[in-house]
Parts: sequence; structure tokens; C-alpha cells
Amino acid sequence: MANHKHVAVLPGDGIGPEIVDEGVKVMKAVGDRFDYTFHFSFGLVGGGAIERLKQPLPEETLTQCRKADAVLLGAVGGPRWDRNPPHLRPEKALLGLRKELGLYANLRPAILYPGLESSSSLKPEVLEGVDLMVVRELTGGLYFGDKRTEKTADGLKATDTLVYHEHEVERIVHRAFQLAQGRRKHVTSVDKANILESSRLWRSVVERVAKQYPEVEVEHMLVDNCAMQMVRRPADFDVIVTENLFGDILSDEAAILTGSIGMLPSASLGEGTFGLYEPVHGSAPDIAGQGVANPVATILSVAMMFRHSFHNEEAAGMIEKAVREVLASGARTMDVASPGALALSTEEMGDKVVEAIRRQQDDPKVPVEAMM
Ligand SMILES: NC(=O)c1ccc[n+]([C@@H]2O[C@H](COP(=O)([O-])OP(=O)(O)OC[C@H]3O[C@@H](n4cnc5c(N)ncnc54)[C@H](O)[C@@H]3O)[C@@H](O)[C@H]2O)c1
Ligand SMILES: CC(C)[C@H](C(=O)O)[C@@H](O)C(=O)O
Ligand SMILES: [Mg+2]
Repeated sequence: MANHKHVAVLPGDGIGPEIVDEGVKVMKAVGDRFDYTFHFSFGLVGGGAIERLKQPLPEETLTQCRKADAVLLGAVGGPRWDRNPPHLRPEKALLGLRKELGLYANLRPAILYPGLESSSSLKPEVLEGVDLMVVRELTGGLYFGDKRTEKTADGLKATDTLVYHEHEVERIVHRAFQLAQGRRKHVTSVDKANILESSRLWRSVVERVAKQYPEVEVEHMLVDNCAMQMVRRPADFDVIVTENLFGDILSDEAAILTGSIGMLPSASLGEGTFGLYEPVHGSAPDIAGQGVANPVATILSVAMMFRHSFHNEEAAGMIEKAVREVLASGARTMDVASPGALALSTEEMGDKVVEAIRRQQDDPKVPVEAMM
């Protein structure tokens, strides 16, 4: 029986449309194998929406997302809008989507694919076995606390507020422990409890919740130390759970472990099966329009969509295996290619992944029942 899925597609700005095209292509290829029929609804978000509708997150786009089973987003932002007032910044759309759709749990896996060791500036022996998951709280913290700029006698004064409610910490920490149960059963909770009140609350909640998961080992680490340990002994990390801004920064740092930020996918989830899937990176204005961006982060985000929103682990595995095979064959986009080597375009890389998916489908060694 056909599986009907409505996917809201928000390409956004910069390289967004280029990488999303490849994500949709892969979704269709896997969908064919598993008898999905997709309804794609394309929407405006970010800078493009500001230009056309004078707002970064039009109500129509939000409604479209609410009606969908999942959202695939490219990226937003660019220098053209950098001087806009806060309510007309493309990035504001991301915060609106996350908050309005209740997507508080941001899963950002960082896996080093075989063959990409040489794309990292770290030594191969440090990188061996890197497979970690940053679980970032996504709808609280500094991003959403009161903020204002005011005039004082000494000049301007700007304030941002870092607020966490106990229940907000509790639900993300549970999510991290549950993920760790299916992985290597280790959680590193990252905070700044030596200085921040919100981190002290965070740490006490982690200690309480941890008692419900006795088989999972837990450690607390200060964020500054974590930033160092992540590049010093990255393979020791399994699940990292942390607040919004720390998670944003540490997940970009993880790009050094995987060879490129173009390799990092993400899933933003709430309570149900609905999710928003997007690469960790931004709109990369420096390479936009050239057709050279790495589409793998977006393609791996599509794999996460099959896993978390469609509960189809086989389809997710098929995409990840295809990416693994393509990289093992030496195919590289510019960001991970050796200096002087011929690099593939965004589209060519997407085509390679689709070909690898089709090969898996034709391969008699893969039992059909294992793919159902
Ligand atoms: N989720 C999002 O939409 C998102 C995330 C981060 C930044 N942004 C926005 O994007 C804009 C640019 O931000 P930035 O330059 O700090 O970060 P960025 O992630 O866009 O780019 C950082 C560097 O990584 C490279 N890069 C990024 N993605 C790549 C890919 N797929 N393949 C190859 N190289 C890639 C870029 O060329 C650049 O050199 C800003 O407006 C920022 O606010 C949006
Ligand atoms: C663009 C920005 C608002 C966003 C964030 O900080 O969450 C981005 O950096 C990300 O990681 O998705
Ligand atoms: Mg970021």
C-alpha cells in the first residue's frame, strides 16, 4: 500500500535551493523503492520571503508546515539582509519555525565517514571511531529570553537573557538519555555551572533524570573544557546534551571531526513524529550560485526524516549506506576534495548518491524483506 507523505520544502537563501534539490531527488529515489507517494509543498522562508512578502516567516509557510508530515529546509540568510532590523532578519524565521512548531529537541549527529580523515585538520589517530550526537535544546535559552537595546547616560546598553524552566531542561535531558540507550550508553551534559544560574538548574535536573536510566553513564563537563576535549579526544563522546547556544557552537566545531560542515545533518523534533530537517550549516553566501556546495548534510537530513518522522529505519540506512559507498569510491565535492583534485558539483554528488541507492535496490544480496 502506498505511503502518502506531505513534505513542506523550504529551500531558503544562498546555497539552500541548490542543496535542497539534491535532498528532494534522494527522497524520491528512496520513496520509489518503499512505495511512498510524496506531496511536496514549496514555501518561502528567510531572505526570499522578506523580498516578496516583507516578512521572514509568512503565515502561509507556517500553515504549510503545520499541515505537513515533515519539513525539509535548506538555509536562510545572507549579507543582503545583515543590516536589517531584528524583525526583518532571515534568521528570525528559524526561531519562529522552531518555537511555533514546538521543536525543542535538535539532534545533530557527527560521524566521520571512512575516507574523509584527510579532510580534517586533526590527526587520523585522534579521529578514529568518531560517532557522536549533539542533543541541543532548541526553544529556550538566550535565543528566546528578553532582549533589548536602550540608551543610557554612558551610551547604548544591550541585554540578552538566558532563561530555562525546569520542565524545558527535563524533556531534552530525557531525550538525550533515551538516545544514549540505543547507542553507547554515555551522556555528557555540557554546561557552565561554575558561573551560570541556569546551568546549576540544568545540572541538578540531569542528576535527577539520570537516576531513571541507571544503565547510562553520565558525566558533567564545563563548556569551555568540552570545546577542547571535542578536538582532543572526540571518539570518547557518545551523546552530548546541552543548552541552545552551547549546542549551536559545539555542533559547528564537530565539522572539524567530519571533514566539513557540509557533512552535518540535523533533525528538530517535538513530542510527535513531525520534524524539521536541515543541514547544520548556513546559506554559505561565499559559494552560493556556483553549484559547488556539498549536498551530503542535506541528504543525511533526509535520512533522518525517514528515521524519525516516517519510522523507516531501512530507508534511512539505505541513504546512509549510499553516502558511505559514494565517499568510499573517492567522490568528493570541493569542501572535502584534496587540493588540486577534481571535485564534483552539487548536482553530480546528488546523482552519485541516487545511483548508489538504485544499485542497492538492484543488489540481490540485500534481502528484500530487510528493506520493507
Ligand atoms: N540553518 C540556517 O539556515 C543557518 C545556519 C547557520 C548560518 N546561517 C546564516 O547563513 C549565513 C552565512 O553564515 P556563515 O558564513 O557564518 O556560515 P555558513 O555555514 O553558511 O558557512 C561557513 C563556511 O562553511 C562553508 N560551507 C557551508 N556549507 C557548506 C556546504 N554545504 N558545502 C561546502 N561548504 C559549505 C561556507 O562556504 C563558509 O566558508 C548567515 O546569514 C547566517 O546567519 C543560517
Ligand atoms: C542562523 C542561526 C539562527 C542558527 C542558530 O543559531 O540556531 C544556525 O546557526 C543553526 O545552527 O541552525
Ligand atoms: Mg549554527
